[in-house]
Amino acid sequence: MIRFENVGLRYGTEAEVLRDISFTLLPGSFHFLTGASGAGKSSLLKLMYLAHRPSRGLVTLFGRDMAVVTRRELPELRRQIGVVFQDFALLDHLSALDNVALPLRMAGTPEADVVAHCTEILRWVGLGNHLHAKPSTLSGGQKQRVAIARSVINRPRLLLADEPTGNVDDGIGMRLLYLFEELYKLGTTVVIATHNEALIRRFDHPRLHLDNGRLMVLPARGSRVHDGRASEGRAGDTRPQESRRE
Ligand SMILES: Nc1ncnc2c1ncn2[C@@H]1O[C@H](COP(=O)(O)OP(=O)(O)OP(=O)(O)O)[C@@H](O)[C@H]1O
Repeated sequence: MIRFENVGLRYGTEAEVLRDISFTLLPGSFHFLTGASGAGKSSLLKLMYLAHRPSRGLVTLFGRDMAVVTRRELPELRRQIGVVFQDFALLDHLSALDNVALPLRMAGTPEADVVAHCTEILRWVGLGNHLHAKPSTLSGGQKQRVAIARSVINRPRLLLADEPTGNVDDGIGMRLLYLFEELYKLGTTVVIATHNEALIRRFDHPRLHLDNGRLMVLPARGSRVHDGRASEGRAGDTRPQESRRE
């Protein structure tokens, strides 16, 4: 699904914020992405979304080498990815429902289905009373939930979410994680950047952990029980590693 080989990323002439990143995410896997503030989580997600090109190394997505993908091919690739970035990127002139409906309408879904699905998902994220509200009238946490609803509405092949529970209370945070979990069970590959240790403990998926620009892959706690050899990765461990859905 995604393969990084010795990837580095720098902004301008600054030192690399990501260094020698190598890993493979298999289709249908679920990973949390963790690391201190400024560790590079958003940058890594943007590389996966093809919003940034790496300064060096190889990124392969859906079996395609990103170095040779043209600008014209990007929209089609991105249509297969659901994203929740920290700025939400909602369209201000559209209602919550119409924002969520965008991916379905672009895919030509019949209008009656669009309205039914979008209403259902907005109710699930607790916004049943705000279907027709414009983003400017919503709180930060409500906008975030609209963005999340939009990211999952068309069951993307890959879901990337940056701090999706950052602005919501614990109860809503748990509901949102269940939404991602449902998608994962349907076969979507999921990567969630979060600082929320309670959610990480509750859902027990492997972690991609960033430390000082380098990545290590930590197995789910469950797999550590089954596999006594599965050890904490070391900071700076750059060997390609794979995580597989049980
Ligand atoms: N567009 C940019 N231009 C220059 N530097 C950037 C840019 N985006 C991020 N950085 C720098 O890259 C480093 C990693 O930032 P990034 O946002 O990826 O971290 P993060 O782990 O997502 O942090 P947080 O948890 O606070 O959101 C930081 O030092 C940041 O200042």
